[in-house]
Amino acid sequence: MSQGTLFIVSAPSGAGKTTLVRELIESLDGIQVSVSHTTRGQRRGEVDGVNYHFVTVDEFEAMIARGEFFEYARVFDNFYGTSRPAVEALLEAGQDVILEIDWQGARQVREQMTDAVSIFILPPSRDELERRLANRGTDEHATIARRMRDAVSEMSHYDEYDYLVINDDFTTALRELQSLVISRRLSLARVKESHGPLLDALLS
Ligand SMILES: Nc1nc2c(ncn2[C@@H]2O[C@H](COP(=O)(O)OP(=O)(O)O)[C@@H](O)[C@H]2O)c(=O)[nH]1
Ligand SMILES: Nc1ncnc2c1ncn2[C@@H]1O[C@H](COP(=O)(O)OP(=O)(O)O)[C@@H](O)[C@H]1O
Repeated sequence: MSQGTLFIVSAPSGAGKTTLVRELIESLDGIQVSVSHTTRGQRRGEVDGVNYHFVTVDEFEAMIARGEFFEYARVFDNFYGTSRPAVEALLEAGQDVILEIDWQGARQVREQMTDAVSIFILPPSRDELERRLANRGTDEHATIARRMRDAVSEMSHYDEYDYLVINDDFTTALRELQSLVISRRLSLARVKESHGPLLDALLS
């Protein structure tokens, strides 16, 4: 079986990354999102083990010490990290895997996996980003102000990514993400891996 592809998706908080990725994995077979570990508090409606694995700082540091993270970073005063064994198992099972991580994590992943595909999602404007953060209704006013400041620094890294998707109209952005996943699956290397016998038979 061929290895899955690793997709890195980054965006400033509120750009719509989580909503887009959720729809993307519902709309295509063979693709999953990696569930990160975080020391951030659980938001209303979030489920432990589904949205994140919520852990204490002590537990997170123990995982760092045991070398269990593929990448990790401090974002908005909290730690976030991707479990190495979980991601490797999915890729080896032939699943495409999405990492929803920040630019610091993206750098660490690119260093270890040069064929990862990285995508940056941008909002159509700063005003719209702030509206989306406020409308989501999950964060305090002060948290939103902090996230708006940090959004600009996150967005300043867009040119380290392979692809840019502007999430203005949701359906258009979703279609663009689907196209990126599908075009990767149709690349010469992937089709040779997944359809070797068919290619041999055609030429025999
Ligand atoms: N490096 C890294 N960043 C992560 C990980 N999980 C989430 N993040 C990033 O942490 C930031 C904050 O995420 P979150 O608290 O869920 O807020 P939200 O983006 O506003 O929904 C986002 O930029 C995420 O991309 C991870 O496992 N590793
Ligand atoms: N294209 C869009 N147009 C309008 N609202 C959107 C769009 N995409 C996402 N949203 C909304 O914006 C808010 C933030 O989206 P979310 O997925 O939580 O962002 P992120 O994970 O990037 O922080 C949510 O309320 C979501 O429903």
